[in-house]
Amino acid sequence: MSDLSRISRRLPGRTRTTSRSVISWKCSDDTSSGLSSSQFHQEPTAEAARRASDLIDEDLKKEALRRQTESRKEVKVMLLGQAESGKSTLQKQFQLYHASHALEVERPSWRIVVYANLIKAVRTILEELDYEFSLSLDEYPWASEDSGPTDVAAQNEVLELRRNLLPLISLEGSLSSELSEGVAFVGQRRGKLFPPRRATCTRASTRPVTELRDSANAVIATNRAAQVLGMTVHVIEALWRHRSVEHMLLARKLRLDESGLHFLNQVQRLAQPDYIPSTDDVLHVRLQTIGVVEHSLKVNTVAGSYIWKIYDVGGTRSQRPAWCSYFDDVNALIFLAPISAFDQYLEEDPLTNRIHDSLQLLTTICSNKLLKNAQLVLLLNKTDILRKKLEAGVQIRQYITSYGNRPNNFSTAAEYFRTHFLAAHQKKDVFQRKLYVHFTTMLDVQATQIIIASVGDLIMRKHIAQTGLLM
Ligand SMILES: Nc1nc2c(ncn2[C@@H]2O[C@H](COP(=O)(O)OP(=O)(O)OP(=O)(O)O)[C@@H](O)[C@H]2O)c(=O)[nH]1
Ligand SMILES: [Mg+2]
Repeated sequence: MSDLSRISRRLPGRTRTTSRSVISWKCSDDTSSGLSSSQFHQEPTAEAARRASDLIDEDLKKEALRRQTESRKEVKVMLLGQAESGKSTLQKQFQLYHASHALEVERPSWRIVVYANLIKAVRTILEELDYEFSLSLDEYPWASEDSGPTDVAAQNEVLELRRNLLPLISLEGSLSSELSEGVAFVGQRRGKLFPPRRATCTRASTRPVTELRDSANAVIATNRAAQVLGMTVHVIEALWRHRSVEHMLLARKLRLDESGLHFLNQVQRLAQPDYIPSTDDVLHVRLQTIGVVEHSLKVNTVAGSYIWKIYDVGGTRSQRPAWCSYFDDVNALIFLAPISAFDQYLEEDPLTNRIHDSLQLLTTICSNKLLKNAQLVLLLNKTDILRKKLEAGVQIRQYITSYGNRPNNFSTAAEYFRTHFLAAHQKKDVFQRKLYVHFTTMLDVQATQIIIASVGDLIMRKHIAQTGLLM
């Protein structure tokens, strides 16, 4: 509703045009007898109308001032980047830094996501083993070794493990369905869930967040999963330690995501009847964001209290067109690029290398005119995984030929990626903005909190410089 319409509802029939229409009515009535009876009643009416008009003007001024103060108190920050780049994990780190009590309160409700991530990892292992055992000997690269199609004992052992794990695997559907209300998208608990929109740049209406993880059905599904997990934990451990799985992990034929690896390694703890996810667990969970989710945080600074609106977006290609509806009044944009992903391809486009996609995305964002006033921060994320991959001997040049004969070590690789991302920014940033760059491991709380403080300080300083200190 516009300001005018709101005020006109408070003072029925007295909009800004009221006084003018009364005056013209007086003039026309006056023509008949010089002093008409209507003139007698007219003057108080005209006076009242003038006062009403003044009141309206005053209201409008107050409203404009209120809005101005409000917008000075509000800082809008968007987290952008491809899927799985770590945006939601960064949002949790912001929450941990500025509102740790809120994270504390929601901790138990993350159980359902932890169980869903664990079960998905178990199912993935079984599917990959199935595929491995189904290969003919010609296709099998390590035919002389144990644990492949030739290892009948291993196959029988896995068959037995699978049979015992069926009750657990069968729960995955109900957990996912509770997390997504039976449809293909999931929102976060805090803040608002904006349903995915078509590729337009107009603002759509919002709907309140669905407290999916706390619903009665979600609690039932969670408790059931906890019960079955308690009964099958030893089977999961036997599968996770099985020689066939070890072989596949070593040969990089089995790739589990971060959450899967973390929860499989901690399965005994997860299976305790009184299990509550730790902060580390909450940071490790993988829950895809769909649409744009707004989170509000109160940030206290020496210059006063500010409300930070953090927009966490879904990063898959099909969701990116919806981002631009939020661009026009954004104060800062934090772009996350997972530099460990040099050997990975987009799930939605298996021909596009993920580093290449991140570079293209940054270029597109830098050249967007709607963002010309936004500060840019680039987080080169997942450095821990990059380090592990390089230590395991994965060669960057195999996936990015331009890497050439540079040493395949962390410092060279990190600098190589930094240079390329800086070049992508410089090439397209017609607004000549400074790009602040940090290397991050979003699961490292201590290191990330330092970066959050420094980035926060930077954003606040620019915001205050633009809007002035709060009175
Ligand atoms: N090892 C490691 N894992 C990370 C790091 N940052 C994020 N992750 C994990 O990567 C997974 C994906 O992170 P998210 O924060 O959900 O990714 P996102 O960018 O929000 O993804 P979408 O919502 O699909 O766009 C989660 O399991 C995180 O725990 C990191 O620096 N190191
Ligand atoms: Mg996300």
